[in-house]
Amino acid sequence: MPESTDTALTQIASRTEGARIVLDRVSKVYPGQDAPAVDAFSMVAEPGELIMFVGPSGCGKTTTMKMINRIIEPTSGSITIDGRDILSLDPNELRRHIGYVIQQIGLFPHMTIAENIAVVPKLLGWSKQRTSERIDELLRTVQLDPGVFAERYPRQLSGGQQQRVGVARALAADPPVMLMDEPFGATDPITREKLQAEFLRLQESISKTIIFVTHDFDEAIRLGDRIAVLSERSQIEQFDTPAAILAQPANDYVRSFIGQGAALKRLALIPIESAALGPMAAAAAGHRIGADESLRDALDLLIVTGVPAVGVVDSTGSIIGSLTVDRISTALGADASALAATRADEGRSV
Ligand SMILES: Nc1ncnc2c1ncn2[C@@H]1O[C@H](COP(=O)(O)OP(=O)(O)OP(=O)(O)O)[C@@H](O)[C@H]1O
Repeated sequence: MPESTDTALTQIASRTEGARIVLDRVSKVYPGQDAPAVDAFSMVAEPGELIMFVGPSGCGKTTTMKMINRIIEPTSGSITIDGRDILSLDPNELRRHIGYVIQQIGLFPHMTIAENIAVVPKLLGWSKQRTSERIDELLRTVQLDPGVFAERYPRQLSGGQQQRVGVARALAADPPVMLMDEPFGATDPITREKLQAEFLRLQESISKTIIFVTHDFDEAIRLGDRIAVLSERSQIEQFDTPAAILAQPANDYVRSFIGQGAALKRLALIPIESAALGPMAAAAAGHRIGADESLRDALDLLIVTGVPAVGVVDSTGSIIGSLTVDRISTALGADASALAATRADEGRSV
């Protein structure tokens, strides 16, 4: 028996930590087109996962993502969020429970920042006090001082600040699912890195299920729990963790996406503390790096300083060992073997 929109939405909305999204053979044929833009796309996103869709322009990333909040209606297939069939719900209502961040930001120019963030809470009938407390909390979460920014208009903010407001607005009603369409694409490289780092920290505390579209593979590696590498008509060429894709690309298509420097990219994903450190005495005086930084950072430091070994320090600043290029190389090899062993185990258990 079909469930009422209200009941299903209440259940989806009551779960503010990530929900499970299942797409099953979802296709989209645009009117007047013979070939589908998305052809039988199937995927499961687990609660709290940050999934990156990466692929070339026109491969269908955005179409696939927009079918989840029904900005685009699927031609066939099924989509569920925590088991609820979203295609049977009222699309406008559904969208209020799914955060959405786009590259063009889409802030309303004649509304203040506070009013922009309040759009969905207002539609949901929140009280003035609850809404205003939420605005303050969210602005602080995205590192904007409410006293300074709440009453400003979008044009009085930099691009990076506007993008932060875009994220705050999408989080306003604490939705379990967020869709992000190249959200940092229009910002300069330095602002972009900063926004990515902030966003990762934020996701650690909010644990939403996020579908994030990008054509930047490095962004996918940096942010994603898992990456779906897509080709024409949203065909999945590989769907796996960044480390697994870098270590074992499924085919030449995926390899071409990774581009040059797969080993360097992998180093950026491995924390120094997972390497076997050398003796403390070997560390050159004055050259120190934190154990929670990546092997890539350690390699950079070795190359820039030209010293044979850098000292590794713990969170209290005490030296706990040293790191050389050889040790970094060994750690990279060990990481690949561990990954291969895990995959073999998974293969056996399937
Ligand atoms: N409204 C539409 N009508 C007809 N065809 C469309 C429409 N929107 C998109 N398409 C086509 O569907 C295909 C997939 O488009 P989509 O925007 O999903 O790709 P994308 O991977 O997100 O690309 P980009 O990275 O350039 O945004 C493209 O070939 C595009 O031309």
